[in-house]
Amino acid sequence: EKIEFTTEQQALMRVITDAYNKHQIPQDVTKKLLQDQYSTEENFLLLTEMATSQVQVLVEFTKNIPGFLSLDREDQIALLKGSAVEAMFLRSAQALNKKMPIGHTEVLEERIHKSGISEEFIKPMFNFYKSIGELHMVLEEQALLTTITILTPDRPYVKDQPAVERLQENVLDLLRKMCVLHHPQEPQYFARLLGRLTELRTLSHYHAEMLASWKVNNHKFTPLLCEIWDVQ
Ligand SMILES: CC(C)c1onc(-c2c(Cl)cccc2Cl)c1COc1ccc(-c2ccc3[nH]c(C(=O)O)cc3c2)cc1
Repeated sequence: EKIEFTTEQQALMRVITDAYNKHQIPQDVTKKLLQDQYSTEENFLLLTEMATSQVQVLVEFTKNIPGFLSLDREDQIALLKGSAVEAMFLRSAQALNKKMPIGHTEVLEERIHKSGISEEFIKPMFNFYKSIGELHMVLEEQALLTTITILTPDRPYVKDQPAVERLQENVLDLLRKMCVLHHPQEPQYFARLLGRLTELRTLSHYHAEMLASWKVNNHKFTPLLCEIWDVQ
């Protein structure tokens, strides 16, 4: 059917997409993936640097989500802490599946495989990466899905859940329309996207165990990651 976007929805789409494009890990950080040391320790350090940079980028992106800065400040922190891992799974999935700068895809995949992550977590992680790749999301859908993940009302310690729900509902409605617009042959596409959010929650639980079981001896995380992941 004919898809109509309200002026508010067009503005919301523009703001979120522009913010998503603007806030990316800087090239001088991602190009370090191409350096030639591939020890477990070196891979772990590089991934730690990627994650730290990604969290900084995520915070800046989140501040651009319309209505986010009007939420209670403690709720803003609770939403960021609760969604950081999931948003990073989405971002790293998009990086691994898109034509990243020459060779980054292979080296990022290689470094994740050889960074001391237990085999039991590698499998679900790369199944997720594959399932995201098969969706062939357009950039707007990636930006909206990341926003929906951040605006999940039932994260731990969120006090005013209805306020978050109201923001998330606007983005869900917009994503539903975008899916019909970009994938007219697949009426179930929107439902498939939301199914990825369920898989993200599972991966997020795995991740807590991943942090504990990291085999890299005396693995150290950066202060920012320790704060957002409540480790050390
Ligand atoms: C602290 C480190 C070791 C860590 O712990 N868990 C994870 C972890 C893991 Cl493996 C998997 C999933 C989530 C987390 Cl959160 C990580 C590493 O996290 C990231 C790895 C890569 C990227 C990332 C994102 C976008 C990118 N673009 C490009 C580019 O070249 O354009 C490279 C790139 C890298 C982000 C987080």
